[in-house]
Amino acid sequence: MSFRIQPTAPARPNRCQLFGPGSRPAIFEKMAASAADVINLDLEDSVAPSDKDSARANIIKAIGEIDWGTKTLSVRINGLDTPYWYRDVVDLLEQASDRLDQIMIPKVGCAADIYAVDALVTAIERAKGRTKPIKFEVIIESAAGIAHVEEIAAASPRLEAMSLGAADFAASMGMATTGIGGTQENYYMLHEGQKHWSDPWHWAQAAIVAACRTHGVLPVDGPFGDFSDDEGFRAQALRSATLGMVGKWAIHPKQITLANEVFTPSEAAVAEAREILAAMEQAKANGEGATVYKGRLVDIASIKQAEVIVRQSEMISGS
Ligand SMILES: CC(C)(COP(=O)(O)OP(=O)(O)OC[C@H]1O[C@@H](n2cnc3c(N)ncnc32)[C@H](O)[C@@H]1OP(=O)(O)O)[C@@H](O)C(=O)NCCC(=O)NCCSC(=O)C[C@H](O)C(=O)O
Ligand SMILES: [Mg+2]
Repeated sequence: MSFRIQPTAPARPNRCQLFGPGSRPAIFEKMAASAADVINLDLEDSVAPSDKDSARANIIKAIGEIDWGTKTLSVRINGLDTPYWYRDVVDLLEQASDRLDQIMIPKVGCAADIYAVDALVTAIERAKGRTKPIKFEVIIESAAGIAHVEEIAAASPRLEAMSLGAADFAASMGMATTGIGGTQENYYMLHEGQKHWSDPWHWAQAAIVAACRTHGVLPVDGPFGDFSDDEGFRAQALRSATLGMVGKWAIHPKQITLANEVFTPSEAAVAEAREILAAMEQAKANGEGATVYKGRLVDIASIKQAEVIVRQSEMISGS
């Protein structure tokens, strides 16, 4: 470990973030009753320009009136390149109840984007005497965002989570696809005449995980567009979990169970992790730093790997 200790990310469940347009208040109660850990009420791309004002009013009303239980409640504001974002922040901070936990900032391209929102939020919190500080989450979904991902992860103590937004990311990068996440038909290697599909999202996900883990932020996988493809969603989510991400968005309620399943450590995984910890306790008692578990090496690093799984499981079951 470096002299600089890696900070821990917020200890709250973030297995599934359920999105719903702010212009569709009829689904807000259903979102609140869902099994998602995080609710994202949207003011950005799922809301038409003509509906921005009414969507904002719908969301402010719903934050105060609906019972959101213990969920993390987040509102996605409009991007800083639009005329809407400042009004989103001002109205939310001046009018929404303290039940609002988080603001999601889309399309961030540099740390200064977060600085700008932080300055505005801080001023309104002080002016209005809001005692519960609003947290931030951001979406990396542009070439600039991924190029500056580490400075973005370090930009504000308000920042709790960072997602990959595959749709805007693909567009900004000029990727030749209209798919939102998952396998892309033309992204393959050829070996002895056989196609082997690779993962075009992998490098961006890995960069996000590294930036987040360096700065104590939760790394999250964004949307999977084809909500009729459960197996495709599951495969994408399993890859994300394997890379270190803690959860995934749901853009339709049927994706919630899938995300919760993948990002909740299985009983078998937790049992194995506990066995590794017990094997290493025994090794320590024998004065050894390494031992053999089920025919494979485990050592002091294995303790940290096993602890990740046990901690995640305990945090979810205690929530
Ligand atoms: C995708 C949808 C438009 C589909 O809505 P709908 O046609 O109503 O679906 P169903 O008929 O299959 O609905 C079945 C029941 O579920 C309820 N429902 C639907 N959606 C939601 C929801 N989001 N939360 C809770 N409940 C929901 C319906 O009312 C039906 O209920 P019932 O009649 O009682 O059985 C819609 O799901 C939707 O709007 N999804 C969210 C879209 C969104 O927010 N998109 C933005 C995030 S993705 C993005 O922005 C890209 C990203 O930034 C990037 O760049 O990658
Ligand atoms: Mg987007």
